[in-house]
Amino acid sequence: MENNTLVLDTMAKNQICQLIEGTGLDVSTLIKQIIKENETYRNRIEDMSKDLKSYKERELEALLIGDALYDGIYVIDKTGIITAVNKAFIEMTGIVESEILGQGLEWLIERKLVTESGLLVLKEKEKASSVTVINNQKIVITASPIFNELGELTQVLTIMRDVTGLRKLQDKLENSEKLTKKYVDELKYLRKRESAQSGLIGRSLSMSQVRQLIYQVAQVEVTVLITGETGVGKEVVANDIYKNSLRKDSPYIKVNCAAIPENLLESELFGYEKGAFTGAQNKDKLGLFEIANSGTILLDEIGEMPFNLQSKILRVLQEKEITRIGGFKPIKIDVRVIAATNQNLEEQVSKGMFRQDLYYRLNVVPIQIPPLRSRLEDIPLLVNHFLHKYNEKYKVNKYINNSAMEVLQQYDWPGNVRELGNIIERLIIVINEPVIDSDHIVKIVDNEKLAAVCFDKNNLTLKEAVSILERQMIMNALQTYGSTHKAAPSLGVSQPTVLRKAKELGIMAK
Ligand SMILES: Nc1ncnc2c1ncn2[C@@H]1O[C@H](COP(=O)(O)OP(=O)(O)OP(=O)(O)O)[C@@H](O)[C@H]1O
Repeated sequence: MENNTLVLDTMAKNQICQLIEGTGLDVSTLIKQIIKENETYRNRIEDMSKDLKSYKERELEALLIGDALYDGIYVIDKTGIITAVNKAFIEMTGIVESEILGQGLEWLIERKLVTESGLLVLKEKEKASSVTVINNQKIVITASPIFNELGELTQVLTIMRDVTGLRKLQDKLENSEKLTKKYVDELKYLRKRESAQSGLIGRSLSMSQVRQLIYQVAQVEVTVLITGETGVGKEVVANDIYKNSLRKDSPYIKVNCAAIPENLLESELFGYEKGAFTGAQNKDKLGLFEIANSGTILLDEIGEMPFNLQSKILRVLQEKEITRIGGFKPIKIDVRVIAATNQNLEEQVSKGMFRQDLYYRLNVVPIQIPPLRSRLEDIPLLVNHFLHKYNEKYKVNKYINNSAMEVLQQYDWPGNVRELGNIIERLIIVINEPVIDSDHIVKIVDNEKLAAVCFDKNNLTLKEAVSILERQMIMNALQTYGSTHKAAPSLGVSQPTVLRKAKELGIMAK
């Protein structure tokens, strides 16, 4: 049917003639009636399909514009009129919903609240994205066309995502990645530089033997016990073993067992499970053995290890495993142990203060470093090494004459190489002449002259005089008693005080 004209074929015409025969109606009335009914029927179908379509659209809007979403969403119809917005959109733009619905999209574009993506989609019928800034927030806008079943564009759905937080996170991540890379590079550089040079200076026979031993033990995964008086260079030897070992690119953790309070030492070494004891943090803590895993650990001042922890160290050496405080699960550990002490461990064993089994386990390869007074031929080399170091540090250019060198070789060096280093540093700071001679040395190192020097106010401040005296007393006590724990009562102060002062005064390593 076109233009209200019904076109009938011959068969239809014959059927109609048969139907109206005997009804008394004329053909034209009947046809008009059929056309009318047909039109009513068609209108009803159109209404129904409109209902169906708008129901579908509403359902779509309801689905997509969930107010629970964090993304802002708005919908325009095919003429560009805004038909729906969600809560996040209102929060993002700050506009009242009633004000916005029914407006054309241009209304929002003029207020710079959206980009032209929506209009572009109406025109191109393809998805479009853009980025804008609304109220200082960076927003990514994505507009998508929605088509009906006939392929006609009916709406445009636009999603606005605030990426400011995301951007900030990304910036943070990029910065911390850059920082990590910088640290890794620095670490590599430092390791390379360190490994390039041996720290051990000395060409005496005894030091040549020590050096040879270092290279031999470095290559094999054996436990090493380094012994010798304070300041002889035990840590330098341990460093050289590490630098020349197969583990030179793995962690190297140094623990000064005397410097960590007894009640903290266990958790520092073995870590703990969260809530293991009052005061434990609310998360697991890795112990130094776990941190050193796959690498090397230096247990310096092992003679100060409390007796109850000695069995746990033995377990690391024998079973190669640890258990965190408060934990039940043993953790496998692959760590090379180097131990160092200035105590006579054999004597400690005989006194029942050090476990014999641990002593044997540690003492697989002993390296004994002789005191400086027994290798005086090393002194000139060491003096030149320290002169170079401190001249550079203090940006001066001083040197030592022969008579000064002779005096240095006559002194008995109770504090060994550390003391020698400290004295050269002091000479460089205190002596205001380019050449350091024997008088200068005597003034600083001679015990008998110490009191006189202390009272000579033109030369030293009270503070300097006190520290010289403190230094001498602490050094004597350490030499006599062997450990800070034992030296403390003889000096009438606590062990932590002896340790702190010994470090401040350069008697012990910091
Ligand atoms: N042979 C050496 N060559 C160069 N420097 C040395 C040598 N021996 C010791 N030193 C220096 O002397 C100082 C003390 O050395 P180190 O800390 O290794 O001694 P230590 O025996 O471990 O002392 P402590 O028992 O007090 O821990 C450090 O500054 C170290 O660099």
